[in-house]
Amino acid sequence: MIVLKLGGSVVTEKDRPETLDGDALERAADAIAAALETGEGSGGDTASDLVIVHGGGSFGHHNASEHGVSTTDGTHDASAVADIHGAMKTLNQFVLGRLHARDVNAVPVHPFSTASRDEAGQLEFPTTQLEAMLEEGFVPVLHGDLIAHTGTGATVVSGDELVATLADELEADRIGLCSTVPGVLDETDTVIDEIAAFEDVADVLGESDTTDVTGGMAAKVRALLELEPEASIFGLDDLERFLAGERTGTTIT
Ligand SMILES: Nc1ncnc2c1ncn2[C@@H]1O[C@H](COP(=O)(O)OP(=O)(O)OP(=O)(O)O)[C@@H](O)[C@H]1O
Ligand SMILES: C=C(C)CCOP(=O)(O)O
Repeated sequence: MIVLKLGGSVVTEKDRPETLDGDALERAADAIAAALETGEGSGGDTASDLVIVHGGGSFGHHNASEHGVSTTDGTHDASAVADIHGAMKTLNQFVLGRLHARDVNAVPVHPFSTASRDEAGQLEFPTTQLEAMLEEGFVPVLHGDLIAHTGTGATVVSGDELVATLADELEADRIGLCSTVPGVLDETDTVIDEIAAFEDVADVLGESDTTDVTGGMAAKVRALLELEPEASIFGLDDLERFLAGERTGTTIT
């Protein structure tokens, strides 16, 4: 079981509102289709071993930022929900389209309809539907989204947070975050091979260079350090290698 996040910064032009990076998305879809065909990285198993989550990039963050919505600041305005959630569904359609063109058995899963946060902000994500989809040979494709948040209206859930929760719930063997950088970079822009504690890298971790309401690289590392299995952060050039079971980019242990 692999949980893979396609970063919004990879599949979109993150600094240009609602603009896809078509070439990057095609490359990512090629790598995924190739891995599923050969069963590489999953011990020869089939497509039922992969859950994909994609981020927002230029499709969710700009809308959320315009409406003043983040992971903690919510909205009770249904039109704001429709705008932000709608942008994410549009991107989801693009991702699904590229996967279907390569015969990947991908199906949409919209977190707004299934997940929620309690008053303390804790994410609740029932996974029986995902387990059934995997069992039936589908590749669920989720995305960062808005979700109902008790006492706060609706707040943003990042793809990274979904990956962490799903990896835990579904007992993933491998977790990969494919981003626009080849890994977590140190002060000389060299990829850090392994991270075991947040304090070791806190000084070099920043937010995203572009509009991002969910915390950029620092939030990613924090979320992945909580997990039992190792997780990798790597760039698009390494996606095929990651799916083939190789160690790539930065490993969070
Ligand atoms: N030490 C670091 N190493 C690498 N990237 C860093 C570092 N500090 C900050 N960043 C920023 O983090 C960004 C990656 O996080 P970001 O949240 O934008 O990626 P993503 O998950 O691919 O996109 P999205 O959140 O839209 O899904 C990089 O593009 C870079 O600007
Ligand atoms: C901004 C929204 C709605 C989702 C963001 O998801 P992320 O790009 O994974 O942080």
